[in-house]
Amino acid sequence: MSKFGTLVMGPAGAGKSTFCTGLIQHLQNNKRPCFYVNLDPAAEDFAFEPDLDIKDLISLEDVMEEMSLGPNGGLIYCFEFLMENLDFLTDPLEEVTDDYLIVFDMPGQIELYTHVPILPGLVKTLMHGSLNIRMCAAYLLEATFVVDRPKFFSGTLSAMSAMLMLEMPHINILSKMDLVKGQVAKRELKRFVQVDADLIEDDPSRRTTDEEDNRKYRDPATTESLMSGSAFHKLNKAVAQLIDDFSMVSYLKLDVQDEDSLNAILSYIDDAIQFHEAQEPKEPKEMNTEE
Ligand SMILES: Nc1nc2c(ncn2[C@@H]2O[C@H](COP(=O)(O)OP(=O)(O)OP(=O)(O)O)[C@@H](O)[C@H]2O)c(=O)[nH]1
Repeated sequence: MSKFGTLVMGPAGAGKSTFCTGLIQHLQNNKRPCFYVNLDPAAEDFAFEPDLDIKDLISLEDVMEEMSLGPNGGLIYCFEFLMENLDFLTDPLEEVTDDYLIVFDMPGQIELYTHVPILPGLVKTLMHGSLNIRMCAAYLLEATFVVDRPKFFSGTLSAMSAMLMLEMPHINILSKMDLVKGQVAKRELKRFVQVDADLIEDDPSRRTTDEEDNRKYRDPATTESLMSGSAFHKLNKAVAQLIDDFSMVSYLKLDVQDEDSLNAILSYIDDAIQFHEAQEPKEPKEMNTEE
């Protein structure tokens, strides 16, 4: 048997800690043991005290003060420090038995999921080192993003960026579903859950027509011509179409107050982990060298 874990990621304020709290409560209600790891060196006020807290190793506040770094530079420093002191993480995790789900609560700085190469190293340690934890990423995006369609697609690209960077089983989650109100919004949501490229095309908030855009784009005299030109709309459309064509991203809906929603997400996490386990390459057979 292997250990199991989920890495809870997403932009700042997406609801990661609230989801971790809901998930832990749900696991407790169902008598499933859980090991809660906080990897956000700036996090405070936990509903459940973490079993392991990066702040016992290093805190963002201290780093910013002592190293005169800003919040983003400070966070990178904290993770580099963690990578140099991996025993802090790996020793307690070695002790966790196979029946536990290990929940990793991650920071919200988006660069961690897009281009800073620290997380892939961390994931490698967790999944492929002696710990051999079977992992699933849970990437949260706020459901309220759906009111701004380019923002939604841009958030979706950040989810894809995490998928590309981490190369691990991955589920995407629309959080804060309780904030999506009204029948129309709920009906529309289907097109975001199974990402539909036409959302960009029939965006009601688009103020200019293509014709107006084209005129502006051809006029080199204004910055606006570049910022709102149809070239950008075409780019948005092409990116949305790419996501749609390859069915690369779909979302699960999360309402932390709703046990069924938590249960469904937990099932997906379990399935993703097991699917990954089933896909693991087998040990290569010994070659017959006699022939
Ligand atoms: N209405 C509503 N609010 C939520 C929900 N989840 C989180 N929030 C609120 O959103 C804010 C951010 O939630 P957190 O859980 O701290 O988000 P986070 O992603 O951990 O934030 P960072 O660690 O700062 O990146 C808080 O004010 C929460 O109360 C939800 O499902 N519904």
